[in-house]
Amino acid sequence: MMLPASHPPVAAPKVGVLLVNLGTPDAPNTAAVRRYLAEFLSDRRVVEIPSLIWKPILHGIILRTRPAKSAANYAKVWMDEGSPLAVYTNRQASALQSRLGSAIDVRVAMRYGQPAIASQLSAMKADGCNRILVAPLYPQYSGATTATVVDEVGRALAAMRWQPALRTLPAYHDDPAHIAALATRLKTQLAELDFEPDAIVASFHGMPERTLQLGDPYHCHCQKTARLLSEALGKPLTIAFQSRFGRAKWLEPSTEDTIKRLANEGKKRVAIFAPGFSADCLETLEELAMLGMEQFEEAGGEHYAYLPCLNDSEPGMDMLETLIRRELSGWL
Ligand SMILES: C=CC1=C(C)c2cc3[nH]c(cc4nc(cc5[nH]c(cc1n2)c(C)c5CCC(=O)O)C(CCC(=O)O)=C4C)c(C)c3C=C
Ligand SMILES: [Fe+2]
Ligand SMILES: [Fe+2]
Repeated sequence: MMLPASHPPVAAPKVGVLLVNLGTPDAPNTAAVRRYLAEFLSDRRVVEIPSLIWKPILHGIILRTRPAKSAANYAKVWMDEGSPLAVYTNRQASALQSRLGSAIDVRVAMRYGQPAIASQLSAMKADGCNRILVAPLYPQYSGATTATVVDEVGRALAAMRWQPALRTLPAYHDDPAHIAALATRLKTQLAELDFEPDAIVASFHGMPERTLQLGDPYHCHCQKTARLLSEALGKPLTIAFQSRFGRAKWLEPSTEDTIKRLANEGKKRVAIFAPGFSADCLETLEELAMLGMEQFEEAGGEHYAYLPCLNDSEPGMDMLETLIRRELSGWL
C-alpha cells in the first residue's frame, strides 16, 4: 500500500538481534579509560555502596589514580583493530549474521561506552526491527552484568514512542550447548599444549561476597558451569575468582592465591581458562595470561598456559547460533 506523501516513513518489518557485552575504552589512554571507568563504576548495579559515600571515593581517588594504571595494561593487549573485547564481540556478530542470513539484523551494543544500547535499539527500530532479541553475552547471571543490560534496555524503551517487541536471552551457564562448546574448545586447546597440566583452573570474574548473601545467583552459576564442564571433560577443574576490586570481601578463592597455592603444592604445570567471559578482554589477556604467568613462575611453577575464550571460534559460534535460534522461535 502506498503511504500518502505527508505520512512519516515506515520501514519493512524484520527481526533484530542485539549482542551486548560490557564495553571497553575506545583507546588505551588515560582519558579514554577515565571516561569508561566513570560510567562503569557509577552504575549502582556494579558498586552497591550508597552514593554519598561512593561518589567522593570514585571521583576523589579512583578516577584520579586507576585510569593511568589501567590504560598501561590496556596498551599491553590492544589489537590493531581495537580493544580485544570489542574486536571479538564484533567478530561474533559478523559470524552470527552470516549464519542467520540477511533476513535477521545482527548488531552489537556495549553497556558502557560505544556503541550504546539506546542508540543501537533506536537505529534498529528505524530500520524496521519491530521484534528484537537482546542477548547479554554473560553465561552466568549477575545483577552487575545481565541485569544492568536489561535495566538500560528498559530505559531506552521508555524513551520510544513506537517500541519494538522485546525478548532477552537468559543466562546460559548450564545450557548443554554452552557446556558442549566449552568442552570441545578446551579439549582442542589442551591437546595442543606441549605439556600435560597437573591442574586446570577455571577462573571466573569475582563479585563482592555480599552479593551471594543478598541472593545473586552468580556464584552458584559459576559453580554449576564448572561442575558440568568437569563432568563433560572427565577431568577435575579448580575454581577461582579473579579481578578483585575495592576493599570488600570478594568471592573466594582468588585466582592469584590459587595459582600460588598450586605452585607451592608442587603442581608445576598449570592451564588456566575463563569460562565466565564470552570474549577475551583485559581481564583475561593481561590479568590471566600475563600477570598470572608471572605470579605462577615467581611461586616456583614451571609451565603455564592461558587458554583463550570461546570468542568467534567454531564451537563458540555453534553455541551462540543454537541459543539465538531457540530464543527466536516463533519469530522466524
Ligand atoms: C564476566 C562478568 C563480569 C562480572 C561479574 C564483573 C563484575 C565486576 N567488575 C568490576 C570492576 C571492573 N571490571 C573491569 C573490567 C571487566 N569486567 C568484565 C566482566 C565482569 N565484571 C569484563 C569483560 C571486563 C573487561 C573490559 C575490557 O575493556 O576489556 C574493570 C576495568 C578494568 C580495570 O580498570 O581493571 C573494572 C574496574 C566490579 C566492581 C564488579 C562487580 C560488582
Ligand atoms: Fe569487571
Ligand atoms: Fe551457591
